Amino acid sequence: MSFQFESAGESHGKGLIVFIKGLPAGLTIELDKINKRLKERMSGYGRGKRMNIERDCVEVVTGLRGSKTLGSPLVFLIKNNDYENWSEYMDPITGYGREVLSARPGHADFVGALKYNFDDMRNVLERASARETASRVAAGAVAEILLENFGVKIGSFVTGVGEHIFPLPDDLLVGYERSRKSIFFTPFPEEDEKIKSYVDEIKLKGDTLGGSVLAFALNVIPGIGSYTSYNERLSAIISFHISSIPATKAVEIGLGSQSSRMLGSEFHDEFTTEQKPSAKNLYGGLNQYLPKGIFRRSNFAGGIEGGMSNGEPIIVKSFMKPIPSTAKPLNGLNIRSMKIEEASYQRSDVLAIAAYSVIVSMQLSIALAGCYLKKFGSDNINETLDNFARYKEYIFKRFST
Ligand SMILES: Cc1cc2nc3c(=O)[nH]c(=O)nc-3n(C[C@H](O)[C@H](O)[C@H](O)COP(=O)(O)O)c2cc1C
Ligand SMILES: C=C(O[C@@H]1CC(C(=O)O)=C[C@@H](OP(=O)(O)O)[C@H]1O)C(=O)O
Repeated sequence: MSFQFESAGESHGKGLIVFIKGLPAGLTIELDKINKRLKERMSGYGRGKRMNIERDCVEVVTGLRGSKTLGSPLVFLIKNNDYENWSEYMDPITGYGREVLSARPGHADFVGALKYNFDDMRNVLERASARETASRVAAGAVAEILLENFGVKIGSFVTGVGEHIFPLPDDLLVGYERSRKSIFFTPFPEEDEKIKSYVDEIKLKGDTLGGSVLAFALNVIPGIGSYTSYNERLSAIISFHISSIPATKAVEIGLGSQSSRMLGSEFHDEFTTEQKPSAKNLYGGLNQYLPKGIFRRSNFAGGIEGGMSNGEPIIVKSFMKPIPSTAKPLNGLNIRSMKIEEASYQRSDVLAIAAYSVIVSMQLSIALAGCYLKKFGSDNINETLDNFARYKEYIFKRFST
C-alpha cells in the first residue's frame, strides 16, 4: 500500500509520533509548509485554553537527508507542551492519578473502559482525544506537498457553524483564500462578528457547537481510484479517511444526500459545449482533461464517477457534531458506583470547526496521495513524475484523434 500513515501518542503525554511509509525517494519536504498547516489546525474562534499552551511543529526523527526523502519511513515528533503540567500523572513509568470516573456522553469513555477493562477512563480519553488529529495534519501536509508535484491544489472552508449555514462562494480558490482571513475559516470574514456573538452566547450558556465544511481538490487527473474492487473506489477511500476524524457524523461526495431527492435528468453531469463553473453547479466545467471545447454542465457527482476521479474538482462535504464536553455538564455515569452523576468537565473547546476544516482537507490529501502513488509508482519521485507525464500525454493524444 502506498502512503501508509500511523500515529501514536496520548493527549497529555510527551507528544505525538507520526510514521509515514511508502513515500518516493527524492521528494523535497519543506517543513515550513507542514508547520503552517499545524498552526492553522490550532486556529479558529471557540477553541479552549489548551491551544494557548501548545505550539505545534514537527521535529524530523528519520527519513530525510538534505530535506529530501530517502524512501525509508519518515518519522516526526510533535511535542505536547502541556506534558510539563501533566508529567506526574502521565509519566510512562510512574504516572498515576487524575482519575476520570464519570463517563462523558459523546466520548469514548464508557465503552472504552468496558472494552479494555479500565476502571479509570483517563486511560481511554488520552488516546481518544482529538489531539491525535495534529498527527493527521502533519502527514496530510506531506501528502499535500507530494500532490503539488502533480499540479493538485487542496483546500477547504467552513460552510456552517451550528444553525448558521453559509452560501458557497462562486470561486473555490477565492473562497479558500478568504476563509483563511476569517476567524471561523468561512469564506465570509465580514460575517465574523455576527457568528462570534452567536458562539459567545452559546458559550455563556455552557453549551457547545458543531458545523460543516467543504473540502476540494483541483486538477485531479481522471482515473485516480478504480471501479474494479470495492476497496479501490476513490469515494470509499476518501469517505473512510474523513469519517475517521473524531466528531464526524456525515461525509458527502458532491451534492451528497441532496442527490437522492433529484431526478436523474437534474443530477447527472451532462457533457456540453458551454463552460459555466459556479457554486450553483458545484463548480462543473473546470476539467482540463476533456477534448477541446467540451465541458461538464455541472459537477454534482463531486468529481467522482465509478469510483474514479473524472477530472472535475473533487468536492467533499463533512459534518461535525457539537463538542461533547459541555461546561454545563450533561448526565454521565460513574463507572464505580454505577450511579448517574454530572459528567467530568475541566476545560474544552466550544467550537472547533476551523481546525476540523484543516483536518478534513489534510485527510483528503492523504487519501489522494495514496491513490496517486498506486497509479504512478513510489520508488523515486522522478520516475513517478515521468509515469504521470506519460499518462497525461496519452490522455491528450486520445482526444486529438
Ligand atoms: C479539532 C477537534 C477538537 C476537538 N475538541 C474537543 C474538545 O475540546 N472537547 C471535547 O469534548 N471534544 C472535542 N472534540 C471531539 C471529541 O474528540 C470526539 O467527539 C470524541 O473523541 C468522541 O469521538 P466521536 O465523536 O468520533 O464519537 C474535538 C474534535 C476535533 C476534531
Ligand atoms: C489538544 C487538542 O484538542 C483537544 C481535544 C479534546 C478532545 O476531547 O478531543 C479535548 C481538549 O483537550 P484538553 O482536555 O487538554 O483541553 C482539546 O484541547 C488539540 O486539538 O491539539
